Amino acid sequence: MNVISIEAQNLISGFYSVTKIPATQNTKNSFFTTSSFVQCHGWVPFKTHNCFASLSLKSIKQKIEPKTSVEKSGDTVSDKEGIKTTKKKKLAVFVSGGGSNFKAIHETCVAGSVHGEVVVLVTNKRGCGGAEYARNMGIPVILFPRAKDELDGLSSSDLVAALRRFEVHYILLAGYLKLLPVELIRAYPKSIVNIHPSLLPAFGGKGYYGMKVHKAVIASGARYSGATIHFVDEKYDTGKILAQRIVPVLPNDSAEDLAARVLQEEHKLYVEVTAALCEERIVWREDGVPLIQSKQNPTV
Ligand SMILES: Nc1nc2c(c(=O)[nH]1)N[C@@H](CN(C=O)c1ccc(C(=O)N[C@@H](CCC(=O)O)C(=O)O)cc1)CN2
Ligand SMILES: NCC(=O)N[C@@H]1O[C@H](COP(=O)([O-])[O-])[C@@H](O)[C@H]1O
Repeated sequence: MNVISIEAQNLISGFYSVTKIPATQNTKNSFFTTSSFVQCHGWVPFKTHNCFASLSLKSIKQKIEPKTSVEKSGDTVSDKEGIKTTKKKKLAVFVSGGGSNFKAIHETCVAGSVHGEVVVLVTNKRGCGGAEYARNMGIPVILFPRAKDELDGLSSSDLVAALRRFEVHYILLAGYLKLLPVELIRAYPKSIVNIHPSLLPAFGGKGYYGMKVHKAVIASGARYSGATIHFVDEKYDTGKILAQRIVPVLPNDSAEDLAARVLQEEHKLYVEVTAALCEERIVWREDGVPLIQSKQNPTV
């Protein structure tokens, strides 16, 4: 029986290899100029366990929507020798805090190991570390949502319009603490992911964010925790899980100790997932579960 091994290098959830996605490089950076439709008042708007599972080739093929290896015409550019390459995917990152996941993603995009470009940062906290970093990097910052007592910030429809204007392909939530509106979720189907600092579905949902998550994990006596990246739906943390990384919870861990251990894995996980998104290596199983195609071991 032919077997394709499902490899999850340092991940729990499934990588598997079917068809490789050729992909490389590059468009020039484009910077956003102020535009009348984005009124932002002075804002520039405008792992650790290898695990293997095996499914029969037949069952995988039946369950996986065939992935064409032909790039969509609009996604490719040709250099002067006529060599076709794929354009970088345009990314919007949403933060509310320090933005260490955002920085890890941005740095790997700039280094070229992730075939993407962060074209805009969205935050609800104008002074947060992530917004500061973005401004220092010349990345446009958008305030969303508009706070009740403030004039700054965009409405949901203006935000969708702004992201369209930036030609955003994927939205990456990285410590963003507000509920995304259904309007945005419907505008970007299967294109919005979030990172959560526990092994969902445990310790997720309303009220579970930041240190609150780690405190709850320790108080529960759980022996393992970790990071989860999932697709975003209309409720907090209930979208389809795409990838996870696991860490041990040690007997004398403080919430801060655990947070630091999980955060290290988050950075690796988010970079791996963003690379897979940008190389179009996400496929959807028949039952609606998303899988990451392994780059190392494509089917022959
Ligand atoms: N539509 C969605 N929006 C968001 C999701 C999601 O899955 N679907 N994920 C969150 C991120 N998140 C966990 O990963 C999360 C963020 C915030 C909360 C929460 O309880 N927030 C508080 C307000 C906190 C504050 O404003 O300081 C609340 O809503 O009362 C839970 C989970 C991002 N958006
Ligand atoms: N429920 C959402 C949530 O708790 N997200 C968490 O916020 C932190 C942001 O850190 P960062 O700003 O340094 O990337 C990360 O640990 C992320 O998992």
